[in-house]
Amino acid sequence: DEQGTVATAATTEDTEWITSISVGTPAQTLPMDFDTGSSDLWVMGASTSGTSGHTTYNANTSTSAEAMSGATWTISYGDGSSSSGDVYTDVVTIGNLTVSQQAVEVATTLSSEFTSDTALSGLVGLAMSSINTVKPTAQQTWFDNIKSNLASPLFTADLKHGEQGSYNFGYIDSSAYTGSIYYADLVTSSTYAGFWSFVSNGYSVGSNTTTTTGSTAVTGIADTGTTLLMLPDAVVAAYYAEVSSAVDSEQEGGYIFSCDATLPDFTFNVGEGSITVPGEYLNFEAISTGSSSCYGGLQSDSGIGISIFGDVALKAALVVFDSGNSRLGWAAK
Ligand SMILES: O=C(CNCCc1c[nH]c2ccccc12)Nc1scc(-c2ccccc2)c1C(=O)NCc1ccccc1
Repeated sequence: DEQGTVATAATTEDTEWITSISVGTPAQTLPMDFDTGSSDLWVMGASTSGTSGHTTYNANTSTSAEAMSGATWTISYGDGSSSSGDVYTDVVTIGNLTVSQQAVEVATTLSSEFTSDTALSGLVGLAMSSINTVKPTAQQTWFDNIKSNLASPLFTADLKHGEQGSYNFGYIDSSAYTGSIYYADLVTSSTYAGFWSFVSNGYSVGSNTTTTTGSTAVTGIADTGTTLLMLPDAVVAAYYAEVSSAVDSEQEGGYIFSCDATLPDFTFNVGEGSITVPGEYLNFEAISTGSSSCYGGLQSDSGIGISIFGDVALKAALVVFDSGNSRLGWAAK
């Protein structure tokens, strides 16, 4: 009945959280982005072009690495980034928890979003194994491989605004949240199959003074790999209606506003409760260095087809990814 915890640290502007894992024998330590919005564990390879400045994985120096002959993978994301390559199995330890034959997907091609992001060596996919991209045989995520050894078949994400957070496996740290954990069952419809998906049946904008509430039901995913909170147009418009300087900028590809604007909180319902994202989390960053216009942390999901509760929302909560009960839990902290 194992349990494990691993620290995670935010990069500048809370764009991503980096967590170290160990791969191979002897252990190679790799800074990775834990991603509950995808299901491939992939790493930059020592011989991959464009990886100068990155820590990379070298299967040739790991005595426990084995090539998975004939296996390949390829993945692309909504920002146009992509990666692809071949597959090994090797020992992967996260926290103090070890999977001995984890599929480790080694990138041989990488788009510029990744070659330019020297903070990370790859991603640890923590969504469902059903959307793993390895062919001819989809591979299990690290969590699915370790799950049966855990005290409870769940993990939690505790991302924090501009400071170190943590991922826990197999247990819920009762000191990591306040009040109750509000649960919502995973959505099983095909669009959301494979993701940590839930329905939020209402929202409100602002704190106790002026609050506008909406009954729009939002079906979205809890996605540590996506930076922003991306919701339906109607919800986003209702939010920025409360920000006098806000405009939906074609040029910037989303809502911008004056950097000195006081932003209202955004509250969304989960199960019997709700989670409030403080207004300050919804000012993502200046549109360019020194600009007095800032880009919103809440943007429209139009064109995606699903809503995404990314890091901007996740860092306001302790989030429980409860595989055993096929549900998602949210608690204030
Ligand atoms: O892929 C993930 C989680 N891994 C991201 C890893 C990653 C992608 N660049 C990275 C760069 C650095 C580190 C990790 C990543 N989530 C999902 S579910 C549906 C979509 C989607 C589908 C179609 C259209 C739009 C979104 C995405 C998506 O593309 N998010 C990223 C994004 C979403 C919007 C805008 C930008 C990025």
